[in-house]
Amino acid sequence: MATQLKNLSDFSNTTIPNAGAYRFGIVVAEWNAKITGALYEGAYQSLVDNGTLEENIFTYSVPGSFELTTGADILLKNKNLDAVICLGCVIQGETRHFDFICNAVANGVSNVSIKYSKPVIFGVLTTDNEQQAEDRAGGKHGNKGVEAAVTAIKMADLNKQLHD
Ligand SMILES: Nc1c(NC[C@H](O)[C@H](O)[C@H](O)CO)[nH]c(=O)[nH]c1=O
Ligand SMILES: CC(=O)[C@@H](O)COP(=O)(O)O
Repeated sequence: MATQLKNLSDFSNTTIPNAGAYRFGIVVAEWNAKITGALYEGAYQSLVDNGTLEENIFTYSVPGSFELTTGADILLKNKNLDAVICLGCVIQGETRHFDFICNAVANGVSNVSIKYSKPVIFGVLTTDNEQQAEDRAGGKHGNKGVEAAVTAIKMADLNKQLHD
């Protein structure tokens, strides 16, 4: 598979805008906390490494990935933010519950982004097993949290360029 051949968080060949002017929300699901914690560390450090002031990063947790949509909505309703990053990890179980959560949060995150005309980033791992999740949360396939942070910076910058 193509995924096996690349680090999904390799941004060495892309230009990342300076994020010094931007304010970011991060909503983190508590389910699979070891994984989501690693995603969060990657996202937070990436924001800071690209110029975000630590006082401009607003972090909140929610019980599970299904609640990420509501968490992003609450943040955008109550705080002046340039983008929100949603971090979660959904691992396939024995039933179709996985499908319903993944579809709900993917669609929900998109809907909240459109509702507020603000970037809401889908930083949610949806994996068959824990190993796949570990590989994408700081393992051999990079860190989806880093990818989500870079995406948030780029989209916040795009929004600012076209808004001004
Ligand atoms: N199984 C996983 C869940 N399940 C919980 C849901 O996200 C939700 O909190 C519950 O259905 C109540 O609304 N959440 C994850 O983030 N990851 C999972 O693997
Ligand atoms: C993916 C999930 O929702 C997790 O709770 C596993 O659920 P189940 O084994 O009941 O499908």
